[in-house]
Amino acid sequence: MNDVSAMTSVESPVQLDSVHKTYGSGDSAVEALAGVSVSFPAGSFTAVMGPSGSGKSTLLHCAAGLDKPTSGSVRLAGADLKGKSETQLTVLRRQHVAFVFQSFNLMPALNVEQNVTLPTLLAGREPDRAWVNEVIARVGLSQRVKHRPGELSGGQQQRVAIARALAARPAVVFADEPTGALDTNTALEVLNLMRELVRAGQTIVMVTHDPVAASFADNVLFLVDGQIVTQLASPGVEAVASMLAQLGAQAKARRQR
Ligand SMILES: Nc1ncnc2c1ncn2[C@@H]1O[C@H](COP(=O)(O)OP(=O)(O)OP(=O)(O)O)[C@@H](O)[C@H]1O
Repeated sequence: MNDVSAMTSVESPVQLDSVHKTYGSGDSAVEALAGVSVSFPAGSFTAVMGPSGSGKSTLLHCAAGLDKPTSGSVRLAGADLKGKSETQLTVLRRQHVAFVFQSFNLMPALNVEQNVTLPTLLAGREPDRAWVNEVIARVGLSQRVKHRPGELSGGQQQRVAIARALAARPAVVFADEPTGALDTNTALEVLNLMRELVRAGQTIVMVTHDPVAASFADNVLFLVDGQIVTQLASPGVEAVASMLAQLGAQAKARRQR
């Protein structure tokens, strides 16, 4: 049995089974997730799309152990999150999860190297300097280690955020609109970098509204009203855009009924 769960954690660092999440109660209750079952295989790049309010952020937060499902189960790196205390969840997140946000969330007074090592130091561990140099090299910033965020372009700042995410060797990187604040060319650069990292074995789950960004993923999940209504494997930009349009039209028709 132990072997099976160990294997599962390697093959699929994040698994959600029948996850429901309801915010509030009574008349004001909102069902943000209405029975989501999905696993994100190791070394895969998944995009999560859907209309505003469809539950994308809630899915990310539940999958990362930042928010607790109302029912259903989440396994992160083989560990069932059910019944875990806040302290235990924090430890699991530190070990296995990293985030990249639209706003890069870097510390302006710290240089690239210091930003990348900060989470490890805050977790009370000594950074692995060779690995830190390696991730900074992977994001193409070896010549900029002593620069502060204010001295870097938007794309370079997002690459620092990605290096910071990789520094702790996370089982999974959750990215919430990572290219939302970037111009088209810089966004493509960052997406190509993410693709390269996946090729090297990293698991990435990315929320995006952008069909171009989603087209870099191996699999695109479409959420509507808290449920995964369809998926597309390795889709082109046109296929993603047309699925979004179709789901938007269906939602509009439902509202008009
Ligand atoms: N903390 C909260 N308290 C109450 N309701 C919430 C909370 N967080 C989210 N919701 C509601 O849950 C539903 C899903 O929200 P969520 O933020 O997950 O959607 P989303 O698809 O990420 O939206 P967007 O694309 O606009 O960011 C929405 O109706 C939202 O208003």
